[in-house]
Amino acid sequence: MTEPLSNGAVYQSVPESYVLPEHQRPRSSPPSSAAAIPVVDLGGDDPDRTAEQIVAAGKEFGFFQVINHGVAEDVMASMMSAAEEFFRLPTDEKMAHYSTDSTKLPRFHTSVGKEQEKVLYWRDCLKIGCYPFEEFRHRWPEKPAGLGAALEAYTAAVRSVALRVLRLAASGLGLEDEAHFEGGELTAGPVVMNVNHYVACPDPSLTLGIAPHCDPNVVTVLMDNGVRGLQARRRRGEGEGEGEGGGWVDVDPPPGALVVNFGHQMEAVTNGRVRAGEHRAVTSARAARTSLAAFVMPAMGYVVSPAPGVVAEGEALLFRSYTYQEFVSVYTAATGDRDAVLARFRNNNG
Ligand SMILES: O=C(O)CCC(=O)C(=O)O
Ligand SMILES: [Fe+2]
Repeated sequence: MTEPLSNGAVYQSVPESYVLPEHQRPRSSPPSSAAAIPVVDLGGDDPDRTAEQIVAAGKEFGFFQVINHGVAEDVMASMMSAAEEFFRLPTDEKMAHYSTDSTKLPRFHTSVGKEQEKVLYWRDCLKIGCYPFEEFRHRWPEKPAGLGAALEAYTAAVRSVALRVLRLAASGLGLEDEAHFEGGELTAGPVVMNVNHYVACPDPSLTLGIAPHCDPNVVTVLMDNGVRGLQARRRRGEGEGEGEGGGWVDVDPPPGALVVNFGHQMEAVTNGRVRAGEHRAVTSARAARTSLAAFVMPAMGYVVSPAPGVVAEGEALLFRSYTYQEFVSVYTAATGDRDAVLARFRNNNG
């Protein structure tokens, strides 16, 4: 059992177990200011243009921010206060939900939450099964008091944002069936939410809140409390050398915006036309950061393969087909490392 960081302690220095080896520290690959994460206006009156912007952002980053998304300000604010309040609860009340079983919901853990981690990440996390409400509601933490109501309103709202984005993406990619991503089995799984909390860190150069990863699911909608920490990786351009990933870019959403990123399944069903957004979280010396990542995913038995009409004649398939269950098992074992995960699903096209 690893003690959570949010135990009331004020850290004067970074405990040894959180100090990353030099090559994994954030400064070994600092963010560049050359690029910015696109902002997409979901309230615009030209859906074709919005769809184009979503696909363009999906190609370059797998990430974008949305404004005029229709999620009410008070729904976002109540969700954020309930989340922040959870981490202020006495340690034993949070630890009542503690588990190292990655399939348990809800589940409170710190770092990645595996047993015997060698180096710890600077994060506490409450993972909650949210939707369908009938399935999960009775298991939600009873404290803080407003959590359940906040979760219901917020989850319903961000789920519909995610589905709208998927419909626009299908249209932007020119799919015949614009409902293929959003209407069918690809999004028929539960909505699960990571409520992440990164207490202020005395030396952010030594730690990371979350290691670089792509989310395993289809699409993720994220909100944070305004403290900077999320960084997205640009797709490496032509002639930029070896490897897949380009530079890191700060994701610093304007007030009221939501951050959207595609997960591995979106990369698979579009045969790589859009990219899963690789990201990490750095820590802050200034203040505690809270972020909520809502994951929209397929049902576990869903067989993932390219959407009808996506693949051109003669085009090689990047990935073999697989069930989402298999993907999640591999992903969990590899702790989300993009290359290690994809090595198990890539076709050898020579
Ligand atoms: O805290 C963040 O902004 C990132 C969270 C994240 O990547 C996750 O929960 O998967
Ligand atoms: Fe993530």
